[in-house]
Amino acid sequence: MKNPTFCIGLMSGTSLDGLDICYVRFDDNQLFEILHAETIDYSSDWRTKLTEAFQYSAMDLCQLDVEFGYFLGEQVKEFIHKNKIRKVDFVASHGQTIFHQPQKSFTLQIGNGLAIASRCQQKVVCDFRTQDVILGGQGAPLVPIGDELLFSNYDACLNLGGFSNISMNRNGKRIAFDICPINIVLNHYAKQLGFDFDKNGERAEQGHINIALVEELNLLNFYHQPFPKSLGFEWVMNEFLTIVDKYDISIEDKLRSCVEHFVIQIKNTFALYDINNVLITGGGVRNTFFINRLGELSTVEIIIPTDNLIDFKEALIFAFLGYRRVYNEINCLASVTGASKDHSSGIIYHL
Ligand SMILES: Nc1ncnc2c1ncn2[C@@H]1O[C@H](COP(=O)(O)OP(=O)(O)OP(=O)(O)O)[C@@H](O)[C@H]1O
Ligand SMILES: CC(=O)N[C@H]1[C@@H]2OC[C@@H](O2)[C@@H](O)[C@@H]1O[C@H](C)C(=O)O
Repeated sequence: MKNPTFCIGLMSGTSLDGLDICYVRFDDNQLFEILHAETIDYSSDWRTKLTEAFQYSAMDLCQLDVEFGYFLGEQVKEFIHKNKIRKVDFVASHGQTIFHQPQKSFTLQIGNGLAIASRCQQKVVCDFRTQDVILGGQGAPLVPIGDELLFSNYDACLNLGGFSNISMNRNGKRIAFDICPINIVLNHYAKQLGFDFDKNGERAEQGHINIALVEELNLLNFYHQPFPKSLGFEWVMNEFLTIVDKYDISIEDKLRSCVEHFVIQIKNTFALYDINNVLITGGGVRNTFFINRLGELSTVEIIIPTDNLIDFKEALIFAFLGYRRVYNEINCLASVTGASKDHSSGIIYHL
């Protein structure tokens, strides 16, 4: 067994609501404890920059990569100070995904590793996805190795973040894939009503289901493809929202129809894989209308963990990916991403 390892995991998800930071101790490959955790809300300035970065010039994007790295490093430094943390073996940072086109062998998470290291004076592990897409994989999802090793007592783990993704062990092998978008779409329409997100699903609840829209969404090609498969922002913009916006219905009806469509996709996935119980995490767990609707349409036992795990499971698992990278152990599973082999991914920076 390795000595206890103390690390800080950073996750900045697609919903862009904030930066999740967690300080965690790993005693070995199964045992962990989250010691401190916090979400740092993005200022509207950061949110705008990160949202618009995909249309920046190459030069502006290079600058933002470093600027965001400095920001992340500062947040780590403050977090260490505030929590009086004495021992940090390394920081593992996911960064912010700006482009993700595995079919063209590239993916980009900004938040420069050296810039982080320079501000917090710690060893940094980042860029976990590039090696996987170069090895022919989808570069996502990467969390399933954590599900396999840290949460093996559930039939499946479902994350309700910007996108929903599921992972499960099938015949001794971990498989995982994105099911459908969730909050990236719900937030988009909530914004048209003047909110950052549809709190507890209240606005969706006021809407009516447009059956034609739900059926058209259910026909999207992605849902009929086999795994491995993953979704990106570009797909949502070019394919998903284009369909929804063809319908001349209220925003509430769009929200309600999207919720129905997402719940149907998740329910179908549970049925297809004979899942009896599922651990659900991610901000979407707080959308009570969504969770209740899922409970109505599916018979699967839904397990909702403690607040720390709902909100910080991904940051915890990126810390775990860093942990395995530092010890040169496999942290990307070919059975999940479709890469040509299992591998240990992530670039390590020291200053
Ligand atoms: N009370 C609530 N009611 C409805 N939705 C909520 C509530 N609280 C959080 N959310 C949703 O959860 C989102 C944040 O979820 P999370 O932090 O899991 O996303 P993420 O990490 O950006 O996603 P990803 O896993 O795709 O990277 C918010 O943007 C919002 O849409
Ligand atoms: C390219 C990218 O950033 N993908 C994210 C995104 O957000 C959710 C889903 O799409 C998942 O595939 C992935 O993140 C999680 C944390 C993962 O890699 O497991």
